[in-house]
Amino acid sequence: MILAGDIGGTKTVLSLLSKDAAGALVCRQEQTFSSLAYLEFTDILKEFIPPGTAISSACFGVAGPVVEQRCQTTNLPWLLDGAALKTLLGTEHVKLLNDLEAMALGMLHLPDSELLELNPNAQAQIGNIAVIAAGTGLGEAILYWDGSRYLPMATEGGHCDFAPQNEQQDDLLRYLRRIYPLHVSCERLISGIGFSHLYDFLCEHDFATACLAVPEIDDHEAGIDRNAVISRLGVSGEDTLCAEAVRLFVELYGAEAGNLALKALAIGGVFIGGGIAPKILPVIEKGGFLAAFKAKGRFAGLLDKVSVKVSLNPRTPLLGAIYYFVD
Ligand SMILES: Nc1ncnc2c1ncn2[C@@H]1O[C@H](COP(=O)(O)OP(=O)(O)OP(=O)(O)O)[C@@H](O)[C@H]1O
Repeated sequence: MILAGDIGGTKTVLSLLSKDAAGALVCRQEQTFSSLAYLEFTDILKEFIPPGTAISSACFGVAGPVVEQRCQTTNLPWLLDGAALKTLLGTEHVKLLNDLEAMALGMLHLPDSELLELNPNAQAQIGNIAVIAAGTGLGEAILYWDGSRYLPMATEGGHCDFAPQNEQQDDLLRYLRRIYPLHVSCERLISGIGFSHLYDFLCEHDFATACLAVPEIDDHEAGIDRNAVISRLGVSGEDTLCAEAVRLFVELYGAEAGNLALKALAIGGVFIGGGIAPKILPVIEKGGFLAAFKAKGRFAGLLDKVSVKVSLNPRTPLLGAIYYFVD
């Protein structure tokens, strides 16, 4: 059996697969766990794997920096240790990947029907690929083209400095410095919490039009997610302040995707992953994302030809983990 996992701050998905007589991979068992309900990752493994199952290889994409096959997860108290997992699972073939590294590998397995091209001027070019994903946090990775194949590279690029591009964003940076005096990273804006920060920033300048339907805070017990409320009211256009927050979110997301594309020289394309993009697709498709992506002065011409595709498959990181030992 092949074991694969996508380990996130909110949820963990595990999958057990084996090959059928024709050699095709078949999923035998798959389950989603609430990460926060477990003290340790190994508790989930023990619950998920049926007794007596022989594991031939295991690969996990995990939300946090993987250093020498160990990972202290960013938003959980879990420490994952590759050597300890080898002992527990009874196989030498265990690999910990950063979740965006796994997502990057998974992108290479998506059919065209699960990818939405945003750039009408995109040209097929061979070269590095950039992967960016806003969800609970902001993940960034690179697929390096070595001349014959793609090699995934994890980064912690989402934690780099936020750089404003116009006067409204200058004001936004000043606003965020009051909340995060030490460091304003891109992740504070381009992730779920970004919707709340953008909405609150706009309210401070235009309090008169604050939306009564936006709750003051999250209420997990009642299932109220403030970021999601702002985003939904903005995408539907029911509220003008929420709509401006979503427009601004999309502009910032596009600008950071362009930054990553330049840093990686990603002429092979940019993939947009994560749970947020599919939820705000109507606003992304209006063109603000692409305009901000390309607005890089003398390098606008280079980015004009770069393919920018949104992944519509939420299992993309799991696919990367599944195929790690198969490819
Ligand atoms: N409709 C929505 N629009 C925008 N953001 C939303 C919406 N619904 C939820 N969110 C926000 O998206 C974030 C979760 O994103 P996503 O579903 O991609 O999780 P994730 O990062 O993959 O989770 P994990 O950390 O478990 O892997 C939360 O911050 C949440 O507030």
